[in-house]
Amino acid sequence: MSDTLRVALAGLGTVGAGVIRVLDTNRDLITRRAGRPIEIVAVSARDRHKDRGVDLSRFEWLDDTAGLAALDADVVVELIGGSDGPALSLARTAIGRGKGVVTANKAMLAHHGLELASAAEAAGVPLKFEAAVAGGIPVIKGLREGAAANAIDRVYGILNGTCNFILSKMEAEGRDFADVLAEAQALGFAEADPSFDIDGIDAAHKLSILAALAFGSQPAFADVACHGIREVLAADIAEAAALGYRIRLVGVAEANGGGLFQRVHPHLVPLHHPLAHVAGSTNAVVADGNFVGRLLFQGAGAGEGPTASAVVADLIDIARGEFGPPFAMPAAALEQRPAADSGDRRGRAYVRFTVADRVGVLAEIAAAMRDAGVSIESLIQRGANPDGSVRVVIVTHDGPERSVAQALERLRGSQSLASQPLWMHILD
Ligand SMILES: NC(=O)C1=CN([C@@H]2O[C@H](COP(=O)(O)OP(=O)(O)OC[C@H]3O[C@@H](n4cnc5c(N)ncnc54)[C@H](O)[C@@H]3O)[C@@H](O)[C@H]2O)C=CC1
Ligand SMILES: N[C@@H](CC=O)C(=O)O
Ligand code: NA
Repeated sequence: MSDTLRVALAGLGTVGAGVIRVLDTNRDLITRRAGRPIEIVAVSARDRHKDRGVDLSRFEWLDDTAGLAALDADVVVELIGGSDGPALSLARTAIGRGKGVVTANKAMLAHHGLELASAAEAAGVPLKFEAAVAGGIPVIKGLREGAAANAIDRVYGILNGTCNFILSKMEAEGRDFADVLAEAQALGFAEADPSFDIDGIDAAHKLSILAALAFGSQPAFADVACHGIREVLAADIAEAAALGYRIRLVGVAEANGGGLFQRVHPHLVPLHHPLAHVAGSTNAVVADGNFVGRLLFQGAGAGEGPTASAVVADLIDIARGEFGPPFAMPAAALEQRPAADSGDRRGRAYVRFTVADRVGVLAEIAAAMRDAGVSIESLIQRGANPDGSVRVVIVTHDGPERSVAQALERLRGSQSLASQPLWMHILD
């Protein structure tokens, strides 16, 4: 082990610049904890001349990010983003050349985590990604190390800071979706393409990584059923509040027999549940272990400082020589599990319809529910919207999800519906 851990850094945006600031600010403490200095030796990004508020003159600059893998460095830190392209080729090449990789790139890990983990294990180098899930919260470490003795049957939580920021601002200030999204982007939470956040894809990337760690399964992003928050209206937030709930985008992964159920969806969270009180860009993850019981990890899920803190924590582990199989067990031991059918799950549901204000509409909805065997707990009809349509909210009793799906399928295309119904699950 050389005296200094030499780091090549790709990407100098929110997180990359943050890593330089963390290493500069806490240099002495980090050196003592790591047992040796951690030094950035070279950096690369798109724009050499952009002011990032950090002094880059002390580092070698490479215009071509790919060149970082060829330098005399121990670790490449990939903070470019994107599931494929330059991020993936840099990670592959760095591992191929015997260098460790630290990344915050959940998209790359969700799509290529198995391949990269296998390659890193074969090369005997670290692949670490604490920043990729729930930013600064040590949830990867928590599941991979702290909970390693436990069988986990469910892991779930709030995994996207941008969506949580938007939902909690809409809730507190009654503001519009688009207005709040712009604020989240300005704060550096949002992905380069914010549709990854608001359509639930970013949370799905993270959920697939958590599921792999929790269940010893291969990351299976394609099996995550994913629905974001675009259709959630301020009116739904108010309706949920009146019923005693808050709306949160929740990712849930559950072992189901030999299969694995994974879903990201807006949920109604009861006020007594800790997730209902997670506001702003905060994330929270709950894992149920068979010996440790319920674990709750909560903290800043996005933004410069928290995310950079997680990247540097990985570097400190590497400097100490502490690393093992990236997904907690050898990649070859990770099981390939079939996706479990959501229709087999039970639960309560909130379904909001926007309907034409005319005779027989309520009867049509109620008949579709009755015929599919859905038991209705409450039905609320609100007065006419400015366009003359009416909002109808149904809360169901506990029952199979298949039945709600059948009722909505039966109503599909009905002239009575002014738009697609919004179905949200109620977290138990
Ligand atoms: N911003 C956040 O709160 C969090 C971000 N992440 C992840 O961290 C990674 C970086 O995110 P941010 O710093 O927010 O992104 P950013 O957009 O602020 O910065 C990206 C950096 O990569 C550089 N870059 C992009 N494409 C490049 C290319 N083809 N060649 C060379 N350089 C290139 C850009 O010049 C920029 O310096 C992403 O994978 C993101 O998903 C993870 C957790 C939280
Ligand atoms: N865009 C992400 C950033 C962190 O992973 C989010 O909003 O959570
Ligand atoms: Na984390």
